[in-house]
Amino acid sequence: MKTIDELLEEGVEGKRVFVRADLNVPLDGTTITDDGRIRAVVPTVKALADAGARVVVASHLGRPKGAPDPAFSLAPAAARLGELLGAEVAFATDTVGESATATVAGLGDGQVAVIENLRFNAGETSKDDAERGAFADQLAALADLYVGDGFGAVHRKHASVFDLPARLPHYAGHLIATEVGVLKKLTEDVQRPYAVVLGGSKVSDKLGVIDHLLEKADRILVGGGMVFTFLKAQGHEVGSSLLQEDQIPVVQEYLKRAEASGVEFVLPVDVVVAPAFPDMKTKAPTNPETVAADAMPAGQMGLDIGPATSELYASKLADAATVFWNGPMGVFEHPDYAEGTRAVAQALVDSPAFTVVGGGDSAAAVRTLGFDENAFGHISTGGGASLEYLEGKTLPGLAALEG
Ligand SMILES: Nc1ncnc2c1ncn2[C@@H]1O[C@H](COP(=O)(O)OP(=O)(O)O)[C@@H](O)[C@H]1O
Ligand SMILES: O=C(OP(=O)(O)O)[C@H](O)COP(=O)(O)O
Repeated sequence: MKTIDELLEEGVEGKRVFVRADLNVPLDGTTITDDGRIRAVVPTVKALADAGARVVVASHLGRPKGAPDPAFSLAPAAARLGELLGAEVAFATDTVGESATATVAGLGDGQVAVIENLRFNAGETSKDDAERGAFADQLAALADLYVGDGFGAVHRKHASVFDLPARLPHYAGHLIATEVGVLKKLTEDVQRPYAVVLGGSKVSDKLGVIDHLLEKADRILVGGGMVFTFLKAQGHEVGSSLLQEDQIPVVQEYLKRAEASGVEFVLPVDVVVAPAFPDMKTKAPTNPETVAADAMPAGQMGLDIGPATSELYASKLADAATVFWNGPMGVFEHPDYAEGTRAVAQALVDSPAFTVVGGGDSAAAVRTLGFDENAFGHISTGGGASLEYLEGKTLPGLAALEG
């Protein structure tokens, strides 16, 4: 893999450099609630701009449906990038249309532009190679060189991640180099006991990783939206909680394998429930209730792990030598459902283990709950990406940079 250092040595003055970043930050309306992913790409963007490149930064944000949707605009992220760089950052209101073409043409040496959310174009995420390729051709027209630095998206076979680098001379940015360096250690030389904590809401994406973790980890602790497929698989009521019904047989097989292989598989003993998902706009107080995990009332929704589970998980992390954590334990963005996530973060801080926190929301959670980033071994910008890396899978965005 050629790195940005080699590119800088070759010289980039006057060159248009496309930087595929992951600026998929959490937003409250148009307010960025955690800018970690933007800060993470600043070293790459700054190095290129300082060397006289004309930098075109691109990313996805959220999961819009292949068409423009103002709720997912990258404009707030572009503004924040400008603040962090201490320089003006131009913003194109489309991805490959008139605005993008004119904005890039208007860049001087050392200047930076952000183009609008790549997922406003259906070609970005298409499963059809030709459709993705056509969009990648349009993106390629905007630049002379490609730098991949969106670690959080390298597990996606998307046009800007996979197809575009095949069309331009390509290099890995500083963030990707750092992330891969740390995660590599977890695949090669992991200190035991090795505990993995899994949570979050991208359940279908992340259940599969357990298949691999059963071979690698000593303990697997489950929280967040992932819990309820397991509880249901054990025959318990889960009310209106997040559920991946089609994965129940798979999950049953995981539980059996864990038992046979001696991997400690730990599920919540209590959960915090409410009749409905909380109002995330007002964050108005709700009436949460803690119930035993095997006695959830019908019609209730599980929104956090309970206090007994927090204590249990803290004890399971206290003597680990390595901990990898992806996915919040509950809907931490609402104060009524943040305690489980806070407890796990605290347990990582208190543990002497080498701790890695991965994922956009997990990283945001530890910071917005007031933890010091330096209290963790590594905070990765990628959740799904780091999990798939640990699985040993070929990640399209890394393979494309190697090719
Ligand atoms: N029990 C739950 N029900 C619904 N959503 C949940 C639950 N627990 C956690 N979440 C949500 O999961 C989201 C983060 O999930 P995910 O994207 O998988 O994590 P990451 O970005 O760290 O990889 C958060 O927005 C949080 O509110
Ligand atoms: O937030 C992300 O991943 P993560 O939640 O696994 O950390 C990345 O920006 C990828 O987004 P996607 O899962 O919509 O492709």
